[in-house]
Amino acid sequence: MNITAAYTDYYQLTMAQVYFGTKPNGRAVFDYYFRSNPFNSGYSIFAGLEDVLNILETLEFTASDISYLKQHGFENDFLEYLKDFRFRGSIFSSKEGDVVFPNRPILQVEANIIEAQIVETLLLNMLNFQTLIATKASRIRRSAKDGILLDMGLRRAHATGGYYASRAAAIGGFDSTSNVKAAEDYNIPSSGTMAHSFIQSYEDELQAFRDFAKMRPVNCVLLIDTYNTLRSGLPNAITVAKEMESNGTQLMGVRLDSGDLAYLSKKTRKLLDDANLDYVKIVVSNQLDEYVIKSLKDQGAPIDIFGVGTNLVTGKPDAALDGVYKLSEYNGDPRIKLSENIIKVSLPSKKQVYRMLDSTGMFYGADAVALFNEAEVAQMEHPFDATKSLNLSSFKQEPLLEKVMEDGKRTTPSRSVSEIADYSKSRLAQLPDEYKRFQNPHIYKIGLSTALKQERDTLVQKHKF
Ligand SMILES: Nc1ncnc2c1ncn2[C@@H]1O[C@H](COP(=O)(O)OP(=O)(O)OP(=O)(O)O)[C@@H](O)[C@H]1O
Ligand SMILES: O=P(O)(O)OC[C@H]1O[C@H](OP(=O)(O)OP(=O)(O)O)[C@H](O)[C@@H]1O
Ligand SMILES: O=C(O)c1cccnc1
Repeated sequence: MNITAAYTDYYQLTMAQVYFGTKPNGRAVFDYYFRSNPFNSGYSIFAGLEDVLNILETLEFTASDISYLKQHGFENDFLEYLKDFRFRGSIFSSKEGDVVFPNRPILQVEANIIEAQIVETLLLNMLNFQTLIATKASRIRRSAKDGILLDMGLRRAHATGGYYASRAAAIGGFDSTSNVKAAEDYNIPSSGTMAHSFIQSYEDELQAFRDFAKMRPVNCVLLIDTYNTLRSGLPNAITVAKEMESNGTQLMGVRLDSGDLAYLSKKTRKLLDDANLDYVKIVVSNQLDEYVIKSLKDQGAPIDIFGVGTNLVTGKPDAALDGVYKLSEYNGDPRIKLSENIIKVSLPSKKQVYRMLDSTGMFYGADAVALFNEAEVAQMEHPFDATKSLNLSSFKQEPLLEKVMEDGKRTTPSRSVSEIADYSKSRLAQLPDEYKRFQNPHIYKIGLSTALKQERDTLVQKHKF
């Protein structure tokens, strides 16, 4: 996708023009974090970082962007600056694919304030969406256990968001995608079955199956619900599977796309097995999500492959992740944003986040946010309740934010989607099950170092009316 520096909100540019005229050399630190996990989940999966870094390395305003801005009141000296605009800042980030939690920095940008401000919208757009979808995918993966998951969502996605949704789905645990462009660009396995239109275009369902099996015998999956699943689709598929055997090929599967998927999959499995076709897999689709898949599993439905579209790529029922980007330091001084709602008061200064690991290497269930130069955190304070604190001396502390960009250039090697997906899986394995359950998951603790809490409280007093 061709993203230019104009992929931003108008107000970023009006602010940028004023910074340019008044304090062109200001240095800013911004924090990216979100306020609540989507889907009432006990965790989220951080995704979108590779795209952000790749785009930032080459981000520019095109001649056409400049000409548009010229027509919209931006002054010549500022436009001259924008012609040479590059992002030359540093980024400290959690690893893409990590298990992350609300109200702690996931990524920090340290840059000239004009640059940091202009890239805000791009960062939020990419990270909020991919984190939302990777989290949804991870929940679907949990329900499906070792079932194969196919992303079928592109047609129902919010336009080109479907491209990034397929990438995020793979990070969250999907095995393949129907989305050819995303598969090509991100090296994700692609796969697919057939549509009802293919069968409808024939007078006869059996002939449709025969032609398909003859010309596309590899990974052939026949859709069996166009007319009547048990009376027509399945018997015709069994006939073709037998014909394939005599030709030295094998039918890979049949797909159910309507009706009671538990009942139909059990009947289908029995009839396939009775015909000595125990290798033929059962694929199901039709408005699946983590709850329907869990219910099908609980009913003992013998389903091998789940095709998921709408509910995955739109992040249903949560339209967006509420990730924000807040200024925490300006020219080396801590900055805060106050709010009537104490949870929304931002955390000042450049920071590091430490994850507590127990002696077995599992996550204990607490991340401590500290000032950047604190090497470890001796005690974690509850952010709002002065009576609560936790002694951290018995834990191994893992710093979560690493430098991934300096002077606008990546400082760590790029990672493939499959590497990120493997990493995500290993991190989820370190998260105890209580945080992963769907109902009332355990709440992961986020605390502050004593020094950070003091700094925040001092600034709160300073700006209080
Ligand atoms: N045994 C089952 N247990 C739980 N949920 C199921 C079961 N079978 C199907 N579902 C889900 O119930 C919903 C059924 O939707 P709906 O009634 O619109 O399907 P349908 O009428 O069979 O299909 P269509 O309208 O496409 O012909 C879907 O989300 C489907 O995945
Ligand atoms: O239900 P979702 O989770 O969104 O999954 C994708 C759906 O998209 C397709 O239907 P569609 O009617 O678009 O095409 P078809 O004629 O190939 O069934 C497919 O058959 C699934 O039912
Ligand atoms: O391959 C499939 O079966 C498929 C792909 C996209 C949407 N619906 C189904």
